Amino acid sequence: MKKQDITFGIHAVEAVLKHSPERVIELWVLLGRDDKRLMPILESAAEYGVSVQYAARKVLDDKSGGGQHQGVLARVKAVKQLNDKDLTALLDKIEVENTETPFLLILDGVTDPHNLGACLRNADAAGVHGVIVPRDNSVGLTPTVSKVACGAAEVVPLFQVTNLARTMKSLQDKGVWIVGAAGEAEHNLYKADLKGSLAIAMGAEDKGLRRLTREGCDSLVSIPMTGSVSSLNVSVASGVCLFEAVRQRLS
Ligand SMILES: C[S@@+](CC[C@H](N)C(=O)[O-])C[C@H]1O[C@@H](n2cnc3c(N)ncnc32)[C@H](O)[C@@H]1O
Repeated sequence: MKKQDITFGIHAVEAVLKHSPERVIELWVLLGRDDKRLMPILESAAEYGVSVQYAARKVLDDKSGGGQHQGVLARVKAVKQLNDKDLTALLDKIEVENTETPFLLILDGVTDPHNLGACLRNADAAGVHGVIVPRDNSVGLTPTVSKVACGAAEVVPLFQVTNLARTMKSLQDKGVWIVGAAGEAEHNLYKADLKGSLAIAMGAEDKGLRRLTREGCDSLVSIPMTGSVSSLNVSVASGVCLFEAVRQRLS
């Protein structure tokens, strides 16, 4: 039998119904919940012939593992895990179509699902083509990630690669410039050129960029900070870096 997942939260469920309705097996809705925000979800479910079960809060709490389900939860077919080959195929497609410049986000070992979810949300908003993570020592696409990503997990490809340093090298061979974000870097993010084929690499919550990742970057930049904290949260820092790149690429 194909692997199944749970997706919960209004935006996450709405997104899976919108972008890949064929994945939705069944929907669970909180009994007695009469909310205008659920209407589009129920309408899509009816359109795609998805069965809807109404259940007490305890059932949804249990099914979501205590997550913030907002009264709606879907049992879905698991997405195919994307790997290096899929990343190469994406870059080849961008090259053939020749209408866009590659724009990628690398997360070097982010383990908190809230951070990955928020980074995917940033990535989608910034128009990133894909997010790359090492397969080991990183959080994958969990229900909490999808919930926090607010629908972005359904549309931004997440490439889980076996050897990040090797993947970075193959990106560089394809002309992608890799900029690593590191608080202690001398170069200021706002002075870096982020206009061409680009991957921005962010470090993990505790240790930052690993040595090999850091050494594999073409340049390292810092976001200038004036307060007393030593670093920003990785999702905040990724938002700052991505949107500086967006600003430059639009100007
Ligand atoms: C919580 S920080 C990691 C802090 C860690 N102690 C370290 O040594 O890097 C997570 C990631 O966010 C990014 N980051 C946070 N603050 C930054 C800053 N001021 N400039 C550039 N990147 C930053 C970096 O990529 C960093 O690896």
